[in-house]
Amino acid sequence: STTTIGGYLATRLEQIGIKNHFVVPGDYNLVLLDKLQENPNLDEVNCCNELNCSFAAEGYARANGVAAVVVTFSVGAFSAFNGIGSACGENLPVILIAGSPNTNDPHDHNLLHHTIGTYDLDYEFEMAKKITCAAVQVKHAEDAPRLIDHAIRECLSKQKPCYIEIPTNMSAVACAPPGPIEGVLQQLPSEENTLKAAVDAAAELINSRLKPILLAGPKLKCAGAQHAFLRLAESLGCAVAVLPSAKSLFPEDHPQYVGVYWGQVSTKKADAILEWSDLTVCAGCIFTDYSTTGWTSLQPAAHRLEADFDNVKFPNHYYGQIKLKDFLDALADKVTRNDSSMEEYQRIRPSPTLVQAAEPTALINRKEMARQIQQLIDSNTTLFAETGDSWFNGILMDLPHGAKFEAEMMWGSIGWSVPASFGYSMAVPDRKIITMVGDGSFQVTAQEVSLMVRLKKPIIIFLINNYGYTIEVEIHDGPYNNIKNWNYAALIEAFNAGDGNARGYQVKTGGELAEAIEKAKSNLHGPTLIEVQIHRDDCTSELITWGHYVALANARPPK
Ligand SMILES: C/C(NCc1cnc(C)nc1N)=C(/S)[C@H](O)COP(=O)(O)OP(=O)(O)O
Ligand SMILES: [Mg+2]
Repeated sequence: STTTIGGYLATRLEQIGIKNHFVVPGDYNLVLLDKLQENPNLDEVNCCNELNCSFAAEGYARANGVAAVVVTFSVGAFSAFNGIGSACGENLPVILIAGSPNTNDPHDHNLLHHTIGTYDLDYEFEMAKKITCAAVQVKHAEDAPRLIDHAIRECLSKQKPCYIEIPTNMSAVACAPPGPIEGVLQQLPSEENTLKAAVDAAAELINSRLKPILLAGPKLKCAGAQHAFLRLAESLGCAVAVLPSAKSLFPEDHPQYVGVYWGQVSTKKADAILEWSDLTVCAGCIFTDYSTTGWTSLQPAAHRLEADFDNVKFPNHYYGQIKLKDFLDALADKVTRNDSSMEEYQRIRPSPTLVQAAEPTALINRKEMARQIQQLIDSNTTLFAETGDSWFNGILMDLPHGAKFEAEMMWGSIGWSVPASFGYSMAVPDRKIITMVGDGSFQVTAQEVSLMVRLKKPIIIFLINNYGYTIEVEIHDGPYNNIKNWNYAALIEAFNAGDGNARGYQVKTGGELAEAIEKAKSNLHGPTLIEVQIHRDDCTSELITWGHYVALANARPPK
């Protein structure tokens, strides 16, 4: 039997666990969209534009492990490149599928619509190569199975986005049917001699130190190494801190959890205990200017063992071709228990700060808003924190067992959280989702709330209206940080257009906020946007401190 190239791709998407693919149609991808829809186990989800489409797929991949977005040539792909950049920086396997011009056009020397007006139609493919781990153009039917399988295999094994370009006249062309999916899923295992050498050397280093500590990084997730990390933590018995981009990858109710390590803006004195230790075992960590508060909190290499996605390094040692999960699992069986950093932490652990409820009639402020959001988080909640002071409000939240936290701390493209939380909700419909997003970010992707309306997603959106770009104000202020205010709550009615269940509230006091939250809890058939209006400078003290150091890092004179 044979299948079509579009049918082949649809089967592969289904086999790797995709149920929803995110699309914006265009004449270069319509036949392909038909082929995907013909697969009974795939359902397309329309987005308002390709920026939101790529962010929705990125969010879907955070919950589902892999996602696909289908766009049209150039005008679609160029917007989608933003979300693919995010997937690349955030280590998420998102498959970007682009419909492209008819294969005859280059030979016929035709100029085409949706292009930059050149005869060379490979520019998109060339650009995609820069932001994916594999990019293919399916120009001949006999090559289709090999190219599609290659792109998907690389995407899954490297946990990075890939690019598959399918000309409009190829989607319905016959090709060989897909072979067993195992041929696509197969991955290179850890090389066992290297793994053993790495574990022996690392165990010797850790056992030789007086007060080691563990630091969880974001790649624990794409490496599937969270459980192995927990095992290592429990066999070592030491204090465990997480990077801000790894919040919720280690349970915050765990007795060994000591907080988010973010330099001077760490939580629960995690920075003190980490500075006290004489070895930081970093697992899946990514150290950037933002995650080190302008490079002010990077441990010296002599005090760091870095176990990464597929390699381990520490002073005078490097081991490649070993998987993080295997390394942490084997190390858990070799380390000697040493809880000295936990003992010390018990001496310096700060007592929990109980925030008093504000007077219900008092003007709402950030502190009261955060206090009320904290009460909303339960074991089934995923909290999305948009780039902005929402990062800091989010990091400061305490997560009960099972609660999850999503932020885009590498890519940091404002507007991500609205489509991303929508896409995430498509993968895990039973999860409770709370999105904290600033006014500036919301203005970038607001229209995706209409898809939450269409698919009846009861996402609770806290729209923090501080009348501008407050992060930028704290880093470096100027007239450009002031934005035009919207009536955000009224916008929701526009998205309902008479047949939706979304609700929008503007709150000015703590009492009004509490009421709006109660209404949000009972709105199960659509999103609820709660616009919290606070003073322009009413931000976390952490943002002010962090902004100062990041601004210094940005201002370093050229060498
Ligand atoms: C403009 C920008 N960053 C620069 C930027 C510009 N463009 C894109 C796509 N992404 C970016 N991060 C940022 S963080 C704003 O302060 C966000 O404002 P808002 O959403 O209102 O949040 P806060 O007020 O809490 O900062
Ligand atoms: Mg703002």
